[in-house]
Amino acid sequence: MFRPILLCVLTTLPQTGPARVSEAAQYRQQVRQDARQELVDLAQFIPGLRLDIRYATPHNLTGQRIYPEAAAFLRRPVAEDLRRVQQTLARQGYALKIYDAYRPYAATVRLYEALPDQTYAAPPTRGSKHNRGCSVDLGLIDLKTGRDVALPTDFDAMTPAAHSDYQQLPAAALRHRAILHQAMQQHGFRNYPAEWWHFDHQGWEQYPLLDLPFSALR
Ligand SMILES: C[C@@H](N)C(=O)N[C@H](C)C(=O)O
Ligand SMILES: [Zn+2]
Repeated sequence: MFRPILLCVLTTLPQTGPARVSEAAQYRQQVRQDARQELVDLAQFIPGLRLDIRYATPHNLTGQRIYPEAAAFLRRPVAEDLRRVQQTLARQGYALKIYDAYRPYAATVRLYEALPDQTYAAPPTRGSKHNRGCSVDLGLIDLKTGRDVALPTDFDAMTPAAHSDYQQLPAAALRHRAILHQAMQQHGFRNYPAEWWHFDHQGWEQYPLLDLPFSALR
């Protein structure tokens, strides 16, 4: 008998943490006003892209499945630049493999609970550039073999070898890291120095944090 009142109270409680878009209708309104805000489905937008979305599996730092489905979205200008990266890499015999892209804010909260270290996981007080649809985690595939190439570490290996200036690595890992970083930098992305696989797109400040599931973006 008290449930409707309780529901009313819960839905009118103010959000804690940073301001973020958590209503699909608000996101759609923002896209109508500014087409750059659209989160684009990378699997459809970038030919030859491989997805290995680790937070949709237990193979990530939490050991748990965080996402209910494997999907990769980025804001439209970010996706356009990533498509250019894919074209640049194809001329060198490589393709991109995506580990993570847009990440709902709720997932950032879970990751920080599992790894409360600001070097490796954005704190919920600030939110992640992944929550803005402006960061992407990725590696490389060899187009001839269709297999992963040697890179410094696995995704989300939070060790010194993950740092982008780490040098005690096999020559092939150093070479592939340099190829990836050069192509990303050429098209407007900046690497995060503690994680060789993480890149932020220039202009990320122009996009709000979001807390919408992938299913709300289609
Ligand atoms: C948790 C890790 N994959 C990651 O994305 N780290 C950066 C710093 C982030 O949380 O934005
Ligand atoms: Zn990342």
